[in-house]
Formats: sequence, structure tokens, C-alpha cells
Amino acid sequence: MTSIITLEKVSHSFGNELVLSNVDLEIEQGKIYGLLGPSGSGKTTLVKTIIGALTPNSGKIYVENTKMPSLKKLNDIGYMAQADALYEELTAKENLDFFAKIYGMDRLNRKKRIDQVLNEVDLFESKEKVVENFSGGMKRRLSLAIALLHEPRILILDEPTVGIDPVLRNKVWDQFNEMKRKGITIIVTTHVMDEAEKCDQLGLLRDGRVLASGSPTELKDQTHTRTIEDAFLYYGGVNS
Ligand SMILES: Nc1ncnc2c1ncn2[C@@H]1O[C@H](COP(=O)(O)OP(=O)(O)OP(=O)(O)O)[C@@H](O)[C@H]1O
Repeated sequence: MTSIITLEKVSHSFGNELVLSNVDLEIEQGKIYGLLGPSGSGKTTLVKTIIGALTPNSGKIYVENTKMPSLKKLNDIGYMAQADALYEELTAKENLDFFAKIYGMDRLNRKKRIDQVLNEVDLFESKEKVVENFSGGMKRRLSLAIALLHEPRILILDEPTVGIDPVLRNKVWDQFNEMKRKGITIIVTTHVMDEAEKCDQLGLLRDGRVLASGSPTELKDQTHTRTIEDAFLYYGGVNS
């Protein structure tokens, strides 16, 4: 097993509220890792510590053996935040061009990659449309396209399929699997149980603690349950 991301005893508080409590995690290269937990369990805070946007009060985080936070490492990570950070008054293509310039991509590469990612998220036909006229799902897909632009080896996606209809959601998951085949490591946060089933490995998070981790099958087998939801409830009960 090759771990690409390691967290050691990561804890963080906002004021008096302990949001992450002694989190240990190992994420393997080329896998889809799901962080599953209810609203407020600390998923977003955890992924922010991984990308280095937040330095936790204590603990260590390594991405490909580099201690985070590290500006250098950002080139290898694609991050899609929970709230879409898009320029509403610009078109989809203009948004992509803006971020491609920030990534320092040259003109030829920019044009090629922008067309590729627009196709990948099924927005090619809408590339000249102004983003303020996009639906919520279209905005999510554009955010995903931006995270993919610089061909990162690690993709960190905070609730990537919120507001995306079931048909397109399947398509987006097909893309995740395709990226995985190329060796890309993907971390997704979700509170949707059927999405959790599609991950290779899961970390079950509640109140800032990792209740359990393993593949969906392992978690169900260990708890003698048939669904991830029941496994989650089992671990929550046992550990509380
Ligand atoms: N910048 C902040 N300042 C103060 N409290 C915060 C901040 N960010 C998050 N929190 C608190 O930390 C807790 C965990 O929040 P977080 O966003 O990590 O959870 P989450 O699991 O991602 O939830 P959701 O699924 O609703 O996005 C919440 O109680 C939240 O109110």
C-alpha cells in the first residue's frame, strides 16, 4: 500500500468548539476516498487542512511526503470548494481562462485544456454563456472543470455532486473512475450514502472523530449490516 496522504493526530478547535479530534488517516494513491459524515461533522475543515488552507492547532499532515501547508504542493492538488467560487458576470470559458492563467498555463495549453475539461463536465455547448444564468448543477460542474484544469495528481472535492441530477451524477462518477484509472487520487466529502458505496475506502466522521475506516464492504462486514447507513449508525452507537 502506498499512502499519498497521511494525517497524524490532527486536532482543531474554532474557539471553544473542538471540530477535529485526533484524526489519523492514511489515503492510498490512485483510490477514491470518501469522507462521510453528517452536516457539521468536520468534513470541510478536514479537507481544508489537507490542502493547507487551514493549519490545525496540532497534528501533522503529509501530502506525498511533503509536510503541509506547502505552497509548492498546490500545483499537484485540484480543489473544489463547497461554495462555488465563480465569476458570475463572466462566461464559463472566461472563468476557465482566468484560472488557467493563475495556474500559469501557456496560451496553447490553456485552449486545449479548457476545451477538454468543458467536454469532460458536459458544458462545452454552454461555454459562451454567462455563469449567472447557469443552474446550480452547471455551476458545480464548472467548478469541477476548474479543479481539473492543471491536471492535478490529487483531487479534493467538497460535496461535488450537490445539485446535480441523478443521471449526470452517474456521469460525474464515471469520470472519477476514469481519473482513478489514470492514477489520480480522489477525495470526496459526502453525506449521501449511495455515493459512499462507490468509494474504494471510506472514513466515517462524526463530531470531528473518525469512527471507522475501511472499504464499504469491510465496514458492512465488520458490523454485520447491509448498508453503509446502518454501519455508520452501528459505529456511532458503539463509540458514543
Ligand atoms: N471558520 C469557522 N469558524 C468557526 N466555526 C467554524 C468555522 N468553520 C467551521 N466551523 C464549525 O466547525 C464545525 C464543522 O464544520 P464543517 O464545515 O467542517 O463540517 P462539514 O462536515 O463539512 O459540514 P457540511 O456537510 O454541512 O458542510 C461546525 O460546527 C461549524 O460551525
